[in-house]
Amino acid sequence: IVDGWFREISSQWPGQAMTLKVNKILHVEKSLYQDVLVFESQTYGNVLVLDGVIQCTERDEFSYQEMITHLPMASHPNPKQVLVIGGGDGGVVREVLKHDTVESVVLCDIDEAVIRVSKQYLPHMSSLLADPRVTVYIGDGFKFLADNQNTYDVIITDSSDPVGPAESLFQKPYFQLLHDALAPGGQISTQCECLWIHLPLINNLRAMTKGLFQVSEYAYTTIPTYPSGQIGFLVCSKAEGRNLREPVQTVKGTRYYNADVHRAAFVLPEFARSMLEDG
Ligand SMILES: NCCCN[C@H]1CC[C@H](N)CC1
Repeated sequence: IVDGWFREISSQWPGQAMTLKVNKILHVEKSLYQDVLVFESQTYGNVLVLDGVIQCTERDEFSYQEMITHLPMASHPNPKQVLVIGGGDGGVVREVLKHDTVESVVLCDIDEAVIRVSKQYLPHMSSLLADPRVTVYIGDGFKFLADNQNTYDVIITDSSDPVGPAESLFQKPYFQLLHDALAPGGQISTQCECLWIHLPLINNLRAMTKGLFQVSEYAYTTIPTYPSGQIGFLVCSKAEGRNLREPVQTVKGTRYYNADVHRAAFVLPEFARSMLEDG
């Protein structure tokens, strides 16, 4: 933090950096897995930073949490059992519980510090972790998936970037585990980075998941505090002929997501469409 500004400098997005004006530093900690920072910003509420990378801000987190959740959930006919890998801030769990088909949500995050810090500084995101339908499990998603095959209707991987603790969540073995942990007709979404920065990575993940799932598509949202203001999701289904772009569930109480935004999220700018859809 330099002259009151936090700068998100990273080798993942060379030559650019989001900066946020800092009112007050609220928490600094080195967890078992990563550096944890929380600060109160001047215009984006409280901000959670892991290893120097912005994870969420109170002002714009709803864009990402709603879209990563409702794209796979609203296009599934009857999602009852849901698993969230990562997502320790609780935002995705909050969104999952907006579906009254849901019987149980399990959250599996490797770092208890994220959950503890979110409960203290991000109450609007973490409060529903205490809901009776939610089970919180601290551990490695790999092991959890291997121990729970053929179980989940929807699995959401709400991860940080493929540098550090989340690196293995962007590789084929992980997607095989996701596939095998899904019940018939099950669907996944994963944090799948930014068209302006990570197009080769997105292309590789799309090609790899096309071989694993019946349907695999990239969709995206706009979000001011993520690099380049845009982030996407890989949405995949085990169901033959499932149309991921068509919501079959109505979701209430959202601020970014609606049925038209759902459909539009899969429409890509030409530089991305030609690479991802024409191969
Ligand atoms: N619920 C927390 C979202 C974490 N998602 C990512 C964090 C790091 C970013 N560069 C991209 C999204």
